[in-house]
Amino acid sequence: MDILLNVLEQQKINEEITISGSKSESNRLLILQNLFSEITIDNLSDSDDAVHMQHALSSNTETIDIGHAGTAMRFLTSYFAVKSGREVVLTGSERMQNRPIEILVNALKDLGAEISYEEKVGYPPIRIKGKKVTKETVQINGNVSSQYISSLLLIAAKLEKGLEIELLGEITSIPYIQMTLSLLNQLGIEASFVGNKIKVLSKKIIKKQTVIVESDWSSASYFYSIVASSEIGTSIQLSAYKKESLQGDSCLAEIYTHFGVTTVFGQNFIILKKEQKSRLETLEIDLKNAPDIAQTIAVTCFAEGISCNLSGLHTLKIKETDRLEALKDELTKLGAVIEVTNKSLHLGRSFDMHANIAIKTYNDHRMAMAFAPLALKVPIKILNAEVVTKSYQKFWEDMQQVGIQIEVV
Ligand SMILES: O=C(O)C1=C[C@@H](OP(=O)(O)O)[C@@H](O)[C@H](O)C1
Ligand SMILES: C=C(OP(=O)(O)O)C(=O)O
Repeated sequence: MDILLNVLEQQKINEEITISGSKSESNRLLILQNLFSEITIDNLSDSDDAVHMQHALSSNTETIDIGHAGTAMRFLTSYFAVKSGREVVLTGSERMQNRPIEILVNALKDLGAEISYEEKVGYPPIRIKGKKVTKETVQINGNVSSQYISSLLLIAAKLEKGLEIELLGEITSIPYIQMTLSLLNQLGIEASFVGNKIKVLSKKIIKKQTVIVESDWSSASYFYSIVASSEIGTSIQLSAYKKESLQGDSCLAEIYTHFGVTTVFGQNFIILKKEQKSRLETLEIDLKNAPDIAQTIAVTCFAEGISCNLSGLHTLKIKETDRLEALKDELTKLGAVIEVTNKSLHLGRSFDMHANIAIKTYNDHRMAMAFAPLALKVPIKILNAEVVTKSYQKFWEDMQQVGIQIEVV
């Protein structure tokens, strides 16, 4: 489905939106719930990725296809590796079959797991013969994806002696590792992260409890972008959010102050408000702790005529698409002057934007969602707009609610 986005008349927006639960918290809790039946989950994500995770966990078939869901692929690898007596082939979309998994597979094999590659070495599909693993220490490279580490941490408490992980190299996406550890702590599982060592103690049974998933902060980023490009006085209320978030992308509240957007924390909601015009000429920021909001920030900078130097982006090359190349190609079509390296993006100041450009989305939900706010400036076409459901089912509905007109073309 291709769509044309337009805003007929810029008006001061004043809307309330409820966003579904965090897909990262949800996919962790779904694994944990299967290991500890004492857990009840509230405000679970309705994203495709969480649906894939639920299907995988309840499936009895040998082959399990998790589509584009990176967390499902990585977290289920450890989950099935220690599920004695079960043999599965974990596979995914064509892109998933080109997203690396060898670092995690090697760590699991070091612990005693039995995993082999069905096609290309280092990539899904993988065959996993579930068995009891007995080792309790492992080393793993921390600079490619934090999901490998979270994956090991999620099963750690169910191992006979718990698990001690030594992280090698520079650690990327640290807040996602901390999210995993915080959830374990919240459940009553003892875990510590000191220097480059993480330790999780074994735990057989936990207290019966309900865990409430906070709404998704990465999804909130698109509203930050909309408010940044709106008239002074515009405000959008988003639920259900809290100040003490487990999600690293809550750094948005701080980052968007540079675009004149303030965040007020209420009881279970936030209000984003455009307070003033941005006086910033160049935004310099390292996003190694928040890679999923890089596309949103680059597009907001372009919309606002602000140049930016974004660093810490090495993981973007192995996400749903090569996000650095995709940003370069699509922003260039709109008139941007942009350069990318393997880990950074440099956008020049530009005050002109081409109208009616068709933005390719490369099977990447965040390409579609990050470019949508540009409709506040010029009519823009989004190709294969349905990709958004990977993380955000009612994205286009919510865009309409904040005044963006949508026409299927
Ligand atoms: O653990 C998680 O829930 C995630 C970790 C991050 O991946 P990397 O650690 O691969 O950067 C992030 O990009 C992804 O959307 C979700
Ligand atoms: C990178 C992402 O997801 P995953 O790696 O879980 O597919 C994302 O949602 O931006």
